[in-house]
Amino acid sequence: MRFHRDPISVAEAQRRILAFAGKNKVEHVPLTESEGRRLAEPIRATNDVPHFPKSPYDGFAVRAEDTAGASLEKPVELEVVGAIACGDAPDFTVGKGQAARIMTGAAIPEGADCVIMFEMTTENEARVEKVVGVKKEMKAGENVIEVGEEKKSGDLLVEAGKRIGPGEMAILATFGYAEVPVYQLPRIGILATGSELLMPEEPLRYGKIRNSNSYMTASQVRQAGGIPVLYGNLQDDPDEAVERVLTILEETDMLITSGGVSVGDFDIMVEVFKRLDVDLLFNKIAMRPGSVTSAARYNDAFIFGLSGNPGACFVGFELFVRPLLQAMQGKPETGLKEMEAVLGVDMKKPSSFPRYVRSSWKIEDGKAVVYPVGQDKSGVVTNITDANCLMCIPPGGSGVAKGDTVTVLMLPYNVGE
Ligand SMILES: Nc1nc2c(c(=O)[nH]1)N[C@H]1C(S)=C(S)[C@@H](COP(=O)(O)OP(=O)(O)OC[C@H]3O[C@@H](n4cnc5c(N)ncnc54)[C@H](O)[C@@H]3O)O[C@H]1N2
Ligand code: MOO
Ligand SMILES: [Mg+2]
Repeated sequence: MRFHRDPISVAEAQRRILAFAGKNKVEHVPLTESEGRRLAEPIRATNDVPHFPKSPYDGFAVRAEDTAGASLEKPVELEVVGAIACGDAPDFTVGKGQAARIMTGAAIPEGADCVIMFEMTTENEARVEKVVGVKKEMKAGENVIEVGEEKKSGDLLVEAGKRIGPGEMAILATFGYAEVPVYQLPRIGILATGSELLMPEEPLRYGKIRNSNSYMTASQVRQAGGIPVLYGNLQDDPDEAVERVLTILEETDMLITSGGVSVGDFDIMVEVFKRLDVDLLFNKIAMRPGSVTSAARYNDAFIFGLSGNPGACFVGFELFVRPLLQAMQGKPETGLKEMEAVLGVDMKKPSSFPRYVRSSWKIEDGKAVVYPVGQDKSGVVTNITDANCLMCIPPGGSGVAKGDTVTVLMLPYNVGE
């Protein structure tokens, strides 16, 4: 007996998955190892920035009132009473008629209320020792970075769930987060089913092909913030498959298989689901490619049965596994980002299911224009390399025409490098 297969929509399939998505445990990792992880807590400023008034220039810290009437022709002379380097805590006061040498980033001394750049003093002509001529009238506060001017202590800087990149690294270091609270990375077991499969290092034999899905999926997992664990290839043998699935689920948080989910004689994943008596979430989705994509819960763990066809396997991951991995790592909005683009060619193939076509968008004459990357067949493996989006073609009618506006789901691959 076969499982009954009723197609559900992509949105409903995503909803069924996310209904079980719990956030991963939190761990603290050293700052240098936090790159690419998702923050488990919002990051707030732990101090004002800056926390002392500082100079943005190399120059002299002076009192604005002392510069009244100063000009290029008639510099006002001030007595130089000290020098402040970056990192110094000045222990003297700038009094009436006085100035202090000050460097970019150094603390403004007591008494001074502005900074005049070296270029606007006689320092520019010859290095001064005891007396400097100021060539410009200054205002109080001019060229002074005030306490808290950039951020105030307690300000929210980064929301929880954000992935740590260069900007977040700079913030974490600035505010003393030597240890960073992040979500644990989910460990994802990857298993390819199919007696035809060879390892990459094996020579080709007639009728056989090399397993590409596992390596493609591992890359998708890694880029979505998971740790892929490769479990090799499995013969189309249900007894062995059940055993392997159980072992993998003991060692990982989730299993992704590819192949064997359709209606063929050797499509063993259907049998595996039956024998394990899983809680089936879905086994048929109204979409192309990947309509046979299946998902189940087994003792609080997810099993994804992605299609064997590489194009369908790729799309199945992006639409169903990615949102789950994002939710587990606290990302508030899950799924691929959408945008509108103009279709660059006719796509006249009618389909009763919505299609998610591996495509590439680029800007032409100021507009986003999208093209399929090549043959839109789910068995094609060699054009995924060119895809930076999935073009969504609604079902029915006679497809879409060049110039029509379509929704595209942006992939995080092949962009900007
Ligand atoms: N009678 C029907 N036949 C098929 C249907 C259907 O509805 N009725 N659906 C078709 C669709 S659509 C898809 S998609 C595939 C799904 O097939 P399976 O998920 O069962 O995958 P397999 O049969 O194991 O393999 C399909 C294809 O993919 C190649 N493959 C498998 N694993 C890998 C791998 N790890 N790396 C690279 N390539 C792989 C395999 O050799 C086959 O060529 O079913 C259609 N049939
Ligand atoms: O469900 Mo399939 O991926 O269209 O060949
Ligand atoms: Mg099959």
